[in-house]
Amino acid sequence: MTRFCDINLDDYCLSAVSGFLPERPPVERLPNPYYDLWEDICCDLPLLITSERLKDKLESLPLLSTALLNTKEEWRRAYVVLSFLSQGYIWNGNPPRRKLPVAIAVPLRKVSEYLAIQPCGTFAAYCLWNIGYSPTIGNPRLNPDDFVSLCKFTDSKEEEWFYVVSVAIEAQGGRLIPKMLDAIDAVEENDTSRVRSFLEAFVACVDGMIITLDRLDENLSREFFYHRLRPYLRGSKNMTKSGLPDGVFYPRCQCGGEEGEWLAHSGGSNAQSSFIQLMDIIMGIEQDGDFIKDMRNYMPGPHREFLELMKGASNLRPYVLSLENDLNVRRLYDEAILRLTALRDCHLRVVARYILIPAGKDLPTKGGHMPLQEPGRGTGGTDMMKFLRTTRDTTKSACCEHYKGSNPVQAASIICKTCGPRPTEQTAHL
Ligand code: HEM
Ligand SMILES: N[C@@H](CC(=O)c1ccccc1NC=O)C(=O)O
Repeated sequence: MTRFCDINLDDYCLSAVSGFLPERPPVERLPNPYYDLWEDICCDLPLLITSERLKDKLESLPLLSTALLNTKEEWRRAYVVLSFLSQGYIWNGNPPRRKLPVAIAVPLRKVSEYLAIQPCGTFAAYCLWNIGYSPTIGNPRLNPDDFVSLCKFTDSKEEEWFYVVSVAIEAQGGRLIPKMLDAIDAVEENDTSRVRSFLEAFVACVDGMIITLDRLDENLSREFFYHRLRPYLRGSKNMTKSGLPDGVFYPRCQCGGEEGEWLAHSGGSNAQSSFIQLMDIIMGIEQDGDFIKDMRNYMPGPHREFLELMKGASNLRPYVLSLENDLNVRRLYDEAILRLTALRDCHLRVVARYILIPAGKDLPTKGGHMPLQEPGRGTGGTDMMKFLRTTRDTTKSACCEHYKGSNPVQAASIICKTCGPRPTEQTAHL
């Protein structure tokens, strides 16, 4: 019988220490000077964007080969750089630019094919592979301050904070992966004490994630997020009203003709975080609809394969349901489910604060961007509040017992600035 804890995580580009984040620090600059042309533009991206000179720079860029990329880390770095340049090129114009320069489109598609990921701005491009590890801080790196972001659209600490908060959440989750694998084995072996210890670790992990999510406002204002950064995170799918009715054209040759493809992609989103989807899979929560599944196509190929493997292996929920008389395990499982519900509840409030409130104010858009004409849509393209409420409610309904009217945040007794104070009667009703 396969023991899941014996899986070689490396086969899935995963680490027992950092999860879906790379264990070794990402390449901060492609070492071969041949790629200086890309790197120099990326380094100057904030200035080229504010001075509106990015277009000319990229349209006169020669087409470089990907043949001189060596390690996996170099391919990832190339992907990050080209994703930022493509997003900058498209959205640093009003209306947005509908055709990518060949010198971006061709290598971006090559590196994306190599990494089995979509050729656009993704969670991997902005977060997973766009981080620097401070050499003074060893593993585990779990706080936003333990990371820096490498590429940025603006010269602002606020943009960096937006990325590193997600990265820290991902890092905290990563450490749970070996325990998740052990829990699958523990269920096979009917070892309830190991199952309980996994569920306790899960609860503690999600508590930490909520506290970190709640730190977004330490260094990120809603005006900056909504008006300065978010326009560059947009996708090209269902964006007719924002000026991209057919998506974006990726030319295949320098002839300037019609050879190439129109491609439409969802924008970057944390829905593309493999760890968050993994939590649902391990807990046996089935999110409805195609969006979450489609987001797997925006993850790096090996991570997507790992999720598929875990989907086939997920056994915790039927096991807990079968333990009809083991109230200890059942309540602990429910506590874990309610923590995940609380995470999604806090996230809903983040979305209200960073999108709904600024969208409601009639502020002039800085930088002359075309306003998003559908303020209710996320960069991923969802009808966001409806979608996010559904994922939260589906999570909560996975509880074994019924908690009538209980507020998941209170049930989870989280100290959360957005969601209110810690209740006095912690989890007494569970
Ligand atoms: C300013 C910060 C953030 C905003 C405005 C925001 C907004 C959104 C929106 C609008 C969606 C809907 C999908 C789409 O159409 O794009 C979404 C999805 C999602 N976001 Fe965020 N998000 C933020 C930060 C985060 C962070 C730090 C996390 C990390 C836990 C996160 C986790 C998720 C998840 C997991 C989903 C998928 C839905 C689900 O699984 O429930 N978001 N986000
Ligand atoms: N879906 C979000 C954006 C978002 O969540 C996101 C976009 C790019 C990289 C990371 C993201 N998520 C959280 O850090 C929005 O609609 O603004």
